[in-house]
Amino acid sequence: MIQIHPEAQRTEELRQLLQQASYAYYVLDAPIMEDAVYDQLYRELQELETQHPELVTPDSPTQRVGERPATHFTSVRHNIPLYSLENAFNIDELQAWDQRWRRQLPTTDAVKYVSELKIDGSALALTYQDGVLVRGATRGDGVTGEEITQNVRTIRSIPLRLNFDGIEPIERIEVRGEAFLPLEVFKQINEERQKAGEQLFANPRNAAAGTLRQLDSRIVARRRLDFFAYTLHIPGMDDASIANTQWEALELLQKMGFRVNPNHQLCESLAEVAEYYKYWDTERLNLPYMTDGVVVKLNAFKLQEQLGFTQKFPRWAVALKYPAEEAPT
Ligand SMILES: NC(=O)c1cnc(N)c2cc(Br)sc12
Repeated sequence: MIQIHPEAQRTEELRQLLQQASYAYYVLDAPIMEDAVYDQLYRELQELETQHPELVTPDSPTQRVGERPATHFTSVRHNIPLYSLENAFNIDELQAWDQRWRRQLPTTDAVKYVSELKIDGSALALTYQDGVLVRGATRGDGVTGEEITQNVRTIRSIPLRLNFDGIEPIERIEVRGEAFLPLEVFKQINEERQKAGEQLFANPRNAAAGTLRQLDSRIVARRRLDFFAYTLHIPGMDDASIANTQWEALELLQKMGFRVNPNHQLCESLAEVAEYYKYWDTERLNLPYMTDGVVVKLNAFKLQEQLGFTQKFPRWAVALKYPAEEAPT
């Protein structure tokens, strides 16, 4: 007779409830329960886990914030290097990019582009094993970054466990995205630093990068970083194994529980990309986070694979930048 711990059922039920509530609040921005109810259920789970430590699981909502500060960060190699993007500073340079890849790969097929807002934050590489977050790392030089898993776990919009409902479970997944500080949080942090006589962060990007490199994850947890996922890879398999296009990949990321920037757009032509770029040049100033451009990608993974990379950049994407602007004070 297998002894089922009587509280095991209740802790699992609480974990599910709290994870659903956290996902709804931080990823969908659509709360499903009152904060007071969340806090009460969280306390009940904490008490059960304190009484029965053997019932604690790594994906429990109580395990997001570590108790002990790290002494240092270890260097880790990215299984799949994080690429950086070639810049284009206006529509002419966007067209030049388009001509370049078409010279490389002449095609008469209709080509679709995905336009995504370029988030002005700090890139993160997340690794999930059997659906559980096992590593979070900074971009570093693209090949080697710093292991900051404990800090990444405090970002509430990053799932500790992926949702495979309706999806063929995938054993190992690498997800890339941008950690960022919402403008309101950036201003609050600088006000606190001003009061404490500490040096202010120059802009939200530096504030996000500086926060991610805090040794004490309790400080990171208080700073309310957020995260938009934008790429997923399956180590050892080509990306087309689980999605055929960037558009499908973004949908898959959302299904698995990630926050994906809602303003991505499928463009049937470069003219549509130019329209998107023009629209968001002004509209982005109403967003609660900093952006510094538009990332334009060829939608079809088959095209991406055929084009590959130069020494430094993917040939199938470009960062269409906006003129630099001062960070908000
Ligand atoms: N949506 C995207 O692909 C995206 C958004 N924001 C960024 N800062 C970056 C950087 C790279 Br490299 S891709 C990308």
